[in-house]
Amino acid sequence: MKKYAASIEMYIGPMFSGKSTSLRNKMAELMDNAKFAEDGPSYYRFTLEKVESPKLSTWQTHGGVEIEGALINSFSQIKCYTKHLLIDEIQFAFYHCEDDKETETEIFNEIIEGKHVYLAGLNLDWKDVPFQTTGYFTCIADKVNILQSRCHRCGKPAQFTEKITQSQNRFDEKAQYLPICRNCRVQIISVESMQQTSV
Ligand SMILES: Nc1ncnc2c1ncn2[C@@H]1O[C@H](COP(=O)(O)OP(=O)(O)O)[C@@H](O)[C@H]1O
Ligand SMILES: Cc1cn([C@H]2C[C@H](O)[C@@H](COP(=O)(O)O)O2)c(=O)[nH]c1=O
Repeated sequence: MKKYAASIEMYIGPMFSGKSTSLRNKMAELMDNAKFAEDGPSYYRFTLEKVESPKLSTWQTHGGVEIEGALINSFSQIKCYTKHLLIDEIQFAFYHCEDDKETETEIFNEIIEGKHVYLAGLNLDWKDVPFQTTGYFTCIADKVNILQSRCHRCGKPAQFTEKITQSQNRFDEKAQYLPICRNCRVQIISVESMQQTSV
């Protein structure tokens, strides 16, 4: 029989929109309200880097706030004994097991059974192609928080992410990125296409 979470809340948006900060704030709130250890939160973060087992780490949000948790490659690496499970970088969830998404989804369903789950994921890649994984979890969530950042060119609300470094890879944790709004994106694309036609 299929298993279900008690609830799923999702935070989606471009880079710098506050997804990790929202999870960090949720974690602090849950810790404050926890009477027993099992009431508290467990925090995991998907990474492209290969990790054989959950790797305890501390990292920073783009605003410089520290978060502690474990880096993972697969849902099978999650050992969650608490009622609340928080997972960041959900867009990378199937990266290491592309060939067997079905099994990975079954493992996810096992892990989340009866838990309150909070997921954060990137909406689009730097070419504006949606991350299917983020889309899937958004569809099964009870609540979806759509976040925006500030465009690095004009300061208006931004829902896209621009890649600053030259690599062409879709998946790249090392490249540099900045948030960008629709207007500025359109301007850049039309300048690029004018340059291409004049060559
Ligand atoms: N252009 C920007 N727009 C919005 N926030 C920015 C920008 N540049 C830096 N920040 C900082 O990034 C923080 C959000 O970081 P973070 O939670 O890590 O975002 P995400 O997980 O969505 O990439 C903001 O609170 C702010 O301090
Ligand atoms: C746009 C884009 C981003 N990435 C990577 C870069 C970061 O490691 C994460 C996003 O982190 P954040 O918490 O949203 O700041 O994704 C990528 O691999 N490909 C892309 O196109």
